[in-house]
Amino acid sequence: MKKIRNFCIIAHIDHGKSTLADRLLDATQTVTAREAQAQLLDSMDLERERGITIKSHAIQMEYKYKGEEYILNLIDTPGHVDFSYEVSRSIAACEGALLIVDAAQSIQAQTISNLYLALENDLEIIPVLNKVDLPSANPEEVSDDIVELLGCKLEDIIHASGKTGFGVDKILEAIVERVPAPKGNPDEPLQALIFDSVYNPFRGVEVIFRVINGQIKKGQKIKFMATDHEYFADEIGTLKLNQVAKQVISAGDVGYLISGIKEAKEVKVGDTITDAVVPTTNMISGFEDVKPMVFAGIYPVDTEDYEDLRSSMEKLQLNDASLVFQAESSAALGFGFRCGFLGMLHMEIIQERLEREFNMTVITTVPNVSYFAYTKKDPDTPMIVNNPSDLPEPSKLDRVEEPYIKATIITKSDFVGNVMSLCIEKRGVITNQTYLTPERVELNFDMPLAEIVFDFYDRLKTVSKGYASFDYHPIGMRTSKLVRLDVLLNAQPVDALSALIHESSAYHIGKKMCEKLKELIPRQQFDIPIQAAIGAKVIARETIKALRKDVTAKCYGGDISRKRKLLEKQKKGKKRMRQVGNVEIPQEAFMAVLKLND
Ligand SMILES: Nc1nc2c(ncn2[C@@H]2O[C@H](COP(=O)(O)OP(=O)(O)OP(=O)(O)O)[C@@H](O)[C@H]2O)c(=O)[nH]1
Repeated sequence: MKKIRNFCIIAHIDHGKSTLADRLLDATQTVTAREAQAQLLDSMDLERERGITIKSHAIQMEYKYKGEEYILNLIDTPGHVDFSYEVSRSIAACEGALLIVDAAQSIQAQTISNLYLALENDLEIIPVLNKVDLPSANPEEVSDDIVELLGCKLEDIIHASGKTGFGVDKILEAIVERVPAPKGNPDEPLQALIFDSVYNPFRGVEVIFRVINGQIKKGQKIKFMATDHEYFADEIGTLKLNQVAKQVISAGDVGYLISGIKEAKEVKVGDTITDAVVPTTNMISGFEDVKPMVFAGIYPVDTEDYEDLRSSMEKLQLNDASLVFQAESSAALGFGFRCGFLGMLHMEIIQERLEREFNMTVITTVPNVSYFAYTKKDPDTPMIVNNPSDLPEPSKLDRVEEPYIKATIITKSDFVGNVMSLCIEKRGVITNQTYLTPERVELNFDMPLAEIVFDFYDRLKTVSKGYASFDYHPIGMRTSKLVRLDVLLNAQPVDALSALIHESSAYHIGKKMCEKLKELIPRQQFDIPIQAAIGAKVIARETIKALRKDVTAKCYGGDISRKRKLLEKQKKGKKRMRQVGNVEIPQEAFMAVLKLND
């Protein structure tokens, strides 16, 4: 066990984690030249295309140092806030962390939030100043920032470049020298932490774990403590580039387990594996169920595709346990599903996978968060509202609570004013302001989560000219004065366009919403009034004027084939439209409320 080192890499998004991980694999010859492929750890196509790490992965390297063989288990972590729970579990499986900081960008919001997570878990931190090859790198200043943040010595910081491979040897040496060997006792009852799972359509779910105490043996009867399910360890092994089957994995080491588990949701990241016969009494602490943060309706464009959509979603859920959905029906859109996502990025990924992998064309409705509604009749029991149209009538409603977050924003001092105005406009309350250096400021706000779902990232980027980074953590539910804003098209309410809005901005948003819909809904053969209403009260109105000309009118001389072509083209253009009453609504219109500032 003395020869094992478990470490992870933590960084702000795009500071070069995956690239540096690839260099470590090269340097330890874990990957042969033939297998070498850029960003090896990002194995999903979508990950590679988007250049982000969606799922965490683990890989074992062998490294010879001062004549001794060491096993280095690298646990890669995702960088986006939507997947922060996975970061925290990966961190819990390690003794040390490489803290990567981009030499041009310096410390950013997720550098700090991930660092705090690592420190809470008592990890040894090895600071790495990455991308020193960049012409815009500013190593002296950024090193000072790191010293300030960590309280470390200047010489503790390793200068490196994932691009050129500079500094990689020093990093490997530091891992052996500075990261403590795992503790734990191989003779105690089995206690292993699940920190990841991977879905394989042929072999079922592969569970990735770290043994804290005891041993896991091939064929052993094991139990997952949180779900209370028992399995046999059909195959266990370590993770190199490919899986290497083993007979035993002992305290301190990282491995995979295959036991015929069919669905990703049976395996919970953070759960403890123990022996079914001689179980440990200690569950590894800190297990929590990941809850979806953002909800939206997903509907087939063609109502006939409903069953296909259901089976596609079920298949997606097999390998993505964080996706939740239930059937719902909308007066406007017919049958579809209300889906819960970890965040906006997760929602986009699911939508894209439905289209690419399952060839589905879907309409997604405005995303919203999950509210608690209390009725006058029963003001003590919260009713969970995941769809704005389920909110009780204003006359029956006692109060509504919405989820709040603590937001951390790091920006340059020049933009503090802009960032503050934006956050205040988004109902944020500033709780702290710290100058990290004379130029860089950390701001903390308590804000409603719903305000981040709506166009926050883009606005933040604009007001800070790109010099702001952002991270958040949920801090619970708070009472808010929220009203349901309904939209009527041609006097018919369209439930899929309803949104819960803070009372103070309802008029303003109602007006903008009508204007935006007027822009987005194509003119049709008749006038279409658009109205925004709160309860029975109409607060804004616009009209889409009727189309006067027949589309085929410009076809001179009655050339029938040309006319047919034009009608055909028109039909194709309709693909992403939904007929609601007698009005055709394009997909963009369902997202109108997100784009009010464009
Ligand atoms: N010049 C230079 N560019 C680098 C270096 N390391 C990474 N990059 C580039 O920086 C970008 C981000 O690198 P990644 O390795 O994908 O960053 P990451 O932190 O893994 O990103 P996430 O997985 O999304 O969190 C890519 O375009 C890399 O090519 C470096 O040392 N020097």
